[in-house]
Amino acid sequence: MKRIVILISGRGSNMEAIVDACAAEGWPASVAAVISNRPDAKGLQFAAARGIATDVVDHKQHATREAFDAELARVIDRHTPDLVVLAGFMRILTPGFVEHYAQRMVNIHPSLLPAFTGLHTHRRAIEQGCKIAGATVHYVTAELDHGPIIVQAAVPVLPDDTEDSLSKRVLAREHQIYPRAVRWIVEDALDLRDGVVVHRRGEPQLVL
Ligand SMILES: Nc1nc2c(c(=O)[nH]1)N[C@@H](CN(C=O)c1ccc(C(=O)N[C@@H](CCC(=O)O)C(=O)O)cc1)CN2
Ligand SMILES: NCC(=O)N[C@@H]1O[C@H](COP(=O)([O-])[O-])[C@@H](O)[C@H]1O
Repeated sequence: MKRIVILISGRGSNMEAIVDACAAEGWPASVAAVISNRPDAKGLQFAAARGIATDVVDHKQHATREAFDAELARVIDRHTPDLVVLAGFMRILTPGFVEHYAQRMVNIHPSLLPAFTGLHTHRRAIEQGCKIAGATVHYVTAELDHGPIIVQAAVPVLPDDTEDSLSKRVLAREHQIYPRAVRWIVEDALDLRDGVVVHRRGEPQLVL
C-alpha cells in the first residue's frame, strides 16, 4: 500500500479530489497526511474531518527557505511517504528539498506548461489574448514549473472570461486530471525516461 503525503497552502480542493478518489476507487494507496505551510489553510479542516493526520509547518516561523524546507521534510518523513503531492502548495522549494524527494514529488500548475510558469497564470493568459488555457501535472524539479509532464488538460478561454471564471473552469478539469495522474503513479503505470514521462498502458497525456 503506497503512502501519499499532500502539501497544501489554502482551500485544498485538489487535495479533496485526490482523497475522495483514493477512497472511492480502491487505489493501492492511502493519504497518510495533509500538511500546510499556513495554519489557517481551510483544507486542514477537511482532512481532519476525514480522519487524516494533519500538520502545519509555518514558513513565517523560519528565517530562511532552507530552514523551512528542512523542518518541512522532517515532518513529511514522519509519515514515510512514497509520494509527495503538491496541491496548491505555494512555496518555492529549495534544490536540496527537491533532491530529497526526487522522482516522487508532483505538482499541479494552472497553465499548459511550458506556457505561463509562476503565478497569476489565468490573468496573464487573458491579457495576452490566449484562446486556450489549462492545467498541467508534472514531476517537481529544482527549476520552477519545468518538471517532466505527466498529464495536461486543455480548456478554452471564452471571450467574456474573467480571471475568476477561467480559473473555475480550469479548476474543474484539475480535479479530473490530478487524481488520474496520482493513480497512475501509485499503480506504477508511468515510466520516467530522460526527463520524459511515458505511460505504460498508453493512456492519453493531453486531455482536450
Ligand atoms: N522547486 C520547485 N518548487 C515548487 C515548484 C516547482 O516546480 N519547483 N512548484 C510550485 C507550485 N507553483 C506553481 O505550480 C508555485 C508556487 C509558488 C510560487 C511562488 O512564487 N511562491 C512565492 C510565495 C507566494 C505566496 O506565498 O503566495 C515564494 O515562494 O516566494 C510559484 C509557483 C511549488 N514549489
Ligand atoms: N502555482 C501553483 C498554483 O497556482 N496552483 C494552483 O492553486 C490552486 C489551488 O487550489 P486548491 O487549493 O483548491 O487545490 C489550483 O488551481 C492549482 O492549480
